[in-house]
Amino acid sequence: MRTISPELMRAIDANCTYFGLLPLQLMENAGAALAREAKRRAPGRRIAVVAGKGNNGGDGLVAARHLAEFDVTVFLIGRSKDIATEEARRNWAILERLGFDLREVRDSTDLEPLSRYDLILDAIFGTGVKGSVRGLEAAAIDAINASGKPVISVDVPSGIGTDRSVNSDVTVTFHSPKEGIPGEVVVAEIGIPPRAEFYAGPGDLALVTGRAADSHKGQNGRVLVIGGGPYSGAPALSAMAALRAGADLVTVAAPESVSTTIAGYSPNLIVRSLSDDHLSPEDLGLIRGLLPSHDVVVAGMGLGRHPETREALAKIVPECERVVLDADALLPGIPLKGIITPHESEFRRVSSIKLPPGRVQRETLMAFARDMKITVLLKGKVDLITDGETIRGNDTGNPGMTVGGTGDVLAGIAGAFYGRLRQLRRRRSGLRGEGLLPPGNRPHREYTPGHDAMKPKRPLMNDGVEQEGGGPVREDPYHETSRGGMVEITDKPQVARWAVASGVIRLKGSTVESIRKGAVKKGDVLAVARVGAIQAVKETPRQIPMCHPIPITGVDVEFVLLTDRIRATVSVTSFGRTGVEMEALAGAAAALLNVWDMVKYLEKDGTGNYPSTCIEDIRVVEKRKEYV
Ligand SMILES: NC(=O)C1=CN([C@@H]2O[C@H](COP(=O)(O)OP(=O)(O)OC[C@H]3O[C@@H](n4cnc5c(N)ncnc54)[C@H](OP(=O)(O)O)[C@@H]3O)[C@@H](O)[C@H]2O)[C@@H](O)CC1
Ligand SMILES: [K+]
Repeated sequence: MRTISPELMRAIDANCTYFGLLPLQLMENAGAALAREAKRRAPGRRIAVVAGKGNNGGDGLVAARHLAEFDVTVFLIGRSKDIATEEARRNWAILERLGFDLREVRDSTDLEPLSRYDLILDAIFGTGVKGSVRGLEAAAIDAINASGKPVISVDVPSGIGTDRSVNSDVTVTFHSPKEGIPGEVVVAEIGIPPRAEFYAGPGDLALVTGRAADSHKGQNGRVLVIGGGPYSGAPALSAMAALRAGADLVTVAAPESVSTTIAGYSPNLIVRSLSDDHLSPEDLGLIRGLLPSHDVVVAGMGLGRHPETREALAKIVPECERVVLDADALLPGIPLKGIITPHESEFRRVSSIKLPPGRVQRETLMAFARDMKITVLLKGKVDLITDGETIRGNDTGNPGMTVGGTGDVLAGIAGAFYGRLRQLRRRRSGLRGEGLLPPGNRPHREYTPGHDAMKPKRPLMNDGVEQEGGGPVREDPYHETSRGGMVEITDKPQVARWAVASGVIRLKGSTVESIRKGAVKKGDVLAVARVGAIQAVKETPRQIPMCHPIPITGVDVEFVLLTDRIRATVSVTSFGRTGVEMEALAGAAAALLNVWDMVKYLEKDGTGNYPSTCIEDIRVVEKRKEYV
């Protein structure tokens, strides 16, 4: 399952605010979803909500309100006057007015009653936890773990990633699964619009612009701009943009003819003169000397297309640890690396791919980035940014941005942000996935016959009737039930669904060339493969017995031809009760099998075998429930 980091989640949250969606609205949805899950699983009438003073606690307070038919007690860790957020304060005040049983925990003895409840909702903290857990919060975690009662954690088990965390039975996490949550995870939608996640917004900007108070010179990135020759404005704009975007040091390596002009833009720029009126292999010594003292190189702006410039770039680029390639660095013969910032025709120049319109464009771009192991920032009316795994858009441009120089500015900004990543990563590493499970943490409890905490239950205990023998019945009406192996989906809502799958067939370079030229004996390889894929999508339930027959409303098949392989990407749309990823996978596999079938005679060796042909990397690229 794809997970999301806490900081990215906060960025999405901030993007929601940008669209006018209030945190209070999201909190209401979160608390309601949590309460639904608690009702499904409630092993008895008494529910304790252990709430911290942040928004995670706020989610718990909303849930308490939605669980009014139970005996709910809220244990607030600390004093209500110290509740940290407006949203959580408001929900506390509502519960007060409604006469809920609210208790302020002042010392650890106030937590002793926890073992008397049938279910504990752990809302001490979520993604906002920092450092090692201190004070009453630590005592609350210990008390929950010692209670022996079933625990549902809100968003994440409180304290995860620190030295002390709640051992929960189930975590109801919001929007996307967070990194490193052990055990059962239920993902609840809370109304975050796909736009807030797809389009870069203020939350994303905050991720790359924060400066540590204790950072010193150079820690916020050192950028080397290699540009200029026929033009001086382009590298100067990139360099100035890198400074404005927060880089600590910006050096420009430019031909002598323009270096004085560039230096005149700002006293903050360090300018080094190249040997001639253009970048050439003679400058390699100078550039190599500058590389170790810079975090990132931004190259290409105004360099011109002198063959010697290309030759020099072809040698420099592989030696750069991080590089942003723009404009004249995007030419055949210069390797692609790091981040490239082409517009559509530059993209075609370096990839030989004419980007198709619509959604398939995104898939093609992602496949290219993945295959080349680079990040592509495609400039356009809506900029698209992908590293092959994720794709994001930026629609904040306007027609005024078609003037010269905006691309140079963008390359400089990209360089500044790229150069700062290492420091940002270090600062955030305490929260990141790998570290989320502290050593020595008690392992997650499994459902075992002897442990009755959160085992599957029979229907809700809303009526307060004790279950036979005081224990739960091993049956869960809320689990998807299976009949003959096929999942019952009758009660699932009908929504628009979309899935994209892709895969690669590795071929000889000469075979790809024959396909490209339309010179394969059996006929048009890609046309046949496309029809084969469409047919396979429609026939999926016949091939995969447990798949439901569902109405397919659209199939798109796209091929990207690289020198020694072809990537097929299949997008499938439907309107129904279950997803279409198996259909997309079947389509991608069929497309590749058809390619293989069409070119067998070109791929076989003298013994009739296929020593190098290989189908690989078939996977679901993306799956959504609703269109953006
Ligand atoms: N993202 C979304 O879209 C949505 C997010 N939502 C929810 O918000 C949650 C994030 O909320 P959040 O940012 O307020 O942080 P949260 O986890 O409550 O923790 C802050 C509190 O913990 C305290 N504290 C921190 N470290 C501590 C320590 N080591 N030891 C002791 N105390 C410590 C800290 O105290 P302070 O450091 O300020 O003194 C503060 O009181 C998220 O997980 C989700 O549940 C939903 O409402 C809906 C939409
Ligand atoms: K929690």
